[in-house]
Amino acid sequence: MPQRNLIKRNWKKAKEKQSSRSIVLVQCAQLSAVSAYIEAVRELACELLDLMAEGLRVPDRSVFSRLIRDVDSDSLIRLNHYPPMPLLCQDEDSSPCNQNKVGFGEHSDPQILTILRSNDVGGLQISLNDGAWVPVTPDPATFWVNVGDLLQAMTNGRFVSVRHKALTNSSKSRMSMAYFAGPPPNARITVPPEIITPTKPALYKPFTWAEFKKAAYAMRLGDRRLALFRMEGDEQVA
Ligand SMILES: O=C(O)CCC(=O)C(=O)O
Ligand SMILES: [Fe+2]
Repeated sequence: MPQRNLIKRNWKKAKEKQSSRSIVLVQCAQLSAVSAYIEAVRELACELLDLMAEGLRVPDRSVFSRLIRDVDSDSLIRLNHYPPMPLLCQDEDSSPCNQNKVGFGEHSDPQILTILRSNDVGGLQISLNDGAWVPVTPDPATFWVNVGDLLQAMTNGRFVSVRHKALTNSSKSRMSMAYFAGPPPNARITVPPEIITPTKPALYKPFTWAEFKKAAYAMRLGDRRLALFRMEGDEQVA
């Protein structure tokens, strides 16, 4: 069977099996279309990370991207499918019923960087500092990039891991595909020395990705995991 049809068939099967939120972990390195996509988005993630290092005036501009290029990099791709869901009424008296159901609850991505694409159906929202939720305009021709928890730690809070969620649409299916760029499990997550200054002392204790993942799995989706690794006495950044 041609590979494209195989992907379509697997996708259809997965859709049939799933209900309100569908997640398929693609573990098919042998599918060249998927491999080529992963390679391309990894390259994009690396380029962005190099630019970020440069922007932070870190002389070793591959300090972050090196972790993703590593053969043991713990990166993954996830396909999300949000079938259409009727609008929700908040309570019996409220009319009209105009609340979209949550398809993927509020969270931050734990890895370094996320490269996300979706179809033309909206649903992704990001949270601003004041707690307001801002919808992201869907555009199948562009990538959306999330800073993950690890990049926040590695930049000592200069880049902030964005809290986001995805709502379902009342009449259309939303699909998204996220590439999560992660380091090898044993990689030590530390801050380049140039970023630490007397006025901006280290916010987080060093940890490995394996330690962080273990802690994350023991918590709920929306919990602020970085808080566990914060230096004693520092309350400024989660
Ligand atoms: O579907 C979306 O737009 C967001 C998905 C997401 O946040 C995730 O997979 O971590
Ligand atoms: Fe996410």
